[in-house]
Amino acid sequence: MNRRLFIPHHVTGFWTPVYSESELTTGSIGAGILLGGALAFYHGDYVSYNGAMLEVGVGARIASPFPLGYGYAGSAVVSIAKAVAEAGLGREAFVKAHVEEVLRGTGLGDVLAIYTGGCLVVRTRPGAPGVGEAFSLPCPGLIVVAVDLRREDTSEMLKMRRDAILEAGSEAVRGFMRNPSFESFLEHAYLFSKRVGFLSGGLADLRRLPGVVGLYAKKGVLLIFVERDKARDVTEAVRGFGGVHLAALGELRVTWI
Ligand SMILES: Nc1ncnc2c1ncn2[C@@H]1O[C@H](COP(=O)(O)OP(=O)(O)O)[C@@H](O)[C@H]1O
Ligand SMILES: CC(C)(COP(=O)(O)O)[C@@H](O)C(=O)O
Repeated sequence: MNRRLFIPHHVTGFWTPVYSESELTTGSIGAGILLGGALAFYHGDYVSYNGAMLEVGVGARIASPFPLGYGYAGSAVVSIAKAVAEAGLGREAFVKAHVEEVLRGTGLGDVLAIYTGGCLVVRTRPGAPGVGEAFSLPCPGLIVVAVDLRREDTSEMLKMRRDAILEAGSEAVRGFMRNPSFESFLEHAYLFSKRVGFLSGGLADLRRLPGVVGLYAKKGVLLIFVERDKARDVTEAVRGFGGVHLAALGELRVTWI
């Protein structure tokens, strides 16, 4: 295969996990932003992510600006890249990827969001593509300043912060669904990150920087939404917290390029 597959990343702002007896109906409801993305090159006989070998089997080299394990849904990107090599670019591949995510304990709603495409993706019914339901809302022309705060294991995070996620997640979903808009997403994502404990050590104060429209943190990722002309200043202000990436908000979906 000579073509490369473009796969956007996804950073949930808030979510409520929903577990059931089947992987197909297990997932999460909530909302998140697509960012990106990664490129999968199909050759060789192993899967790698930014040069690190993950497993022998499908030949897929994944190159991404974002690190694996921080909360950019890197694990969903890997599962999608592998499943498309086996099943082609269609719903079946995304169903396979969702099932792998649930079985590995590395994700719940990321594959459904990436399959849906768009900018702000809202998951209203949990599960694999075709079972779960989601829709996308447009985003304003802002820049996202993304910061790699720390690596954290997804299954560990879901276990350790379980009660807070359930409580803050259902409140955020209820509040957001009363008025689903980009602004209301930013407000509920901020409150969710504070309540779950993702926004510690002065991170919340970054909201006061000039040009900042909103921010939230998820696992080990901080996303700051900034007016275009202030993006450089905000980037300089957050350098001390970790690796920094800039991305323009826009419509994204999985495509061959
Ligand atoms: N689909 C996959 N195939 C192989 N290994 C994977 C896959 N998904 C995740 N991993 C492993 O799990 C770890 C990261 O998973 P996770 O914490 O969920 O990442 P992220 O937050 O980027 O989605 C990686 O270190 C990698 O070794
Ligand atoms: C938050 C999470 C359960 C995991 O996301 P990640 O750590 O990026 O794999 C996600 O899949 C979701 O349902 O919103």
